[in-house]
Amino acid sequence: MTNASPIPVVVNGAAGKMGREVIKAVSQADDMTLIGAVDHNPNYMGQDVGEVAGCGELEIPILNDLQATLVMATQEKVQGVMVDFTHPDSVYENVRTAIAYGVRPVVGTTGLSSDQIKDLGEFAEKASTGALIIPNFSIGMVLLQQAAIQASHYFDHVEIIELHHNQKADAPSGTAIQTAQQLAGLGKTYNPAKVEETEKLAGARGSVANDNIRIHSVRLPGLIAHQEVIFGATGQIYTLRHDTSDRSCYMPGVLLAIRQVTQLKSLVYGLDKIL
Ligand SMILES: NC(=O)C1=CN([C@@H]2O[C@H](COP(=O)(O)OP(=O)(O)OC[C@H]3O[C@@H](n4cnc5c(N)ncnc54)[C@H](OP(=O)(O)O)[C@@H]3O)[C@@H](O)[C@H]2O)C=CC1
Ligand SMILES: O=C(O)C1=N[C@H](C(=O)O)C[C@H](O)C1
Repeated sequence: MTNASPIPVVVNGAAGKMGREVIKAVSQADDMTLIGAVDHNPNYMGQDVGEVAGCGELEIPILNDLQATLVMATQEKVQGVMVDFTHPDSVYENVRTAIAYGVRPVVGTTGLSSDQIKDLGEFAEKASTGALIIPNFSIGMVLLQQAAIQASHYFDHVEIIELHHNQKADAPSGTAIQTAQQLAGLGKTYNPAKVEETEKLAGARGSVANDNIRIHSVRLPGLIAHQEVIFGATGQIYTLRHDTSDRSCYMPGVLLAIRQVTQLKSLVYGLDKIL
């Protein structure tokens, strides 16, 4: 039993699919206190966030004012955390704003470019503020990626297929980009061409990420989040696959990140770095 003050948490994107899960998880965590919920969807403005998330009244209205909510966080005894599950178009500004207010960001929103991540890292460093950018909060994906890194030492041919629901704004997924980055840097170019290829339809062979790793993106209703990493060599195929069937699978990772970011003084990228 600890006497430490609970971590004040603001959830941005609180009315969304992930935001609702975070509201439930944070409101049930003994060492955290939900102090604010932000979302720009006008349908939920002013509604109690617990009612919207389906976990009962929490007496916290959903507001469309991130800065005012961050100001509330600065008035708490201990430094607050902002969890962001919003949209690729707004996440960069949200994170900069949180850091400017001294509130530590835990970022699940994907779609940040490498330059944006670098810039946020420098901003967090200057402010001596911890920040976490986590493209995938599920332990299963970390394990898949570790197995893929292991396999990359032995296979020269690999392609990634990511499959998501059709409300996803960004492609390829943040997880697929991260996975390609993890497999790169071994000093080899994957998938050396065996023939001269012609794409009869643009995009047929997917997008090309680090070290010539191809990523293919599927978007369909009925899917949640899935990824395959397929290694090939003469006479064999090695397939790694992760399937998400419920967004609650991300919550142990989100809660861990909220706890860990309070111990950081700079930006860290990836769940694997804090396990
Ligand atoms: N890291 C991880 O493990 C995971 C990451 N994600 C990522 O999280 C992000 C959100 O996903 P998901 O919850 O499915 O998306 P949703 O669209 O369901 O939820 C996003 C919510 O944020 C709101 N929103 C959008 N922009 C802003 C803004 N600038 N300020 C405040 N609220 C805003 C949206 O409102 P409106 O609908 O009106 O636009 C919506 O209510 C995506 O980038 C997704 O890829 C998802 C799952 C796991
Ligand atoms: O949009 C989603 O749903 C997901 N987004 C993340 C990504 O882009 O990798 C994580 C997970 O795949 C679910």
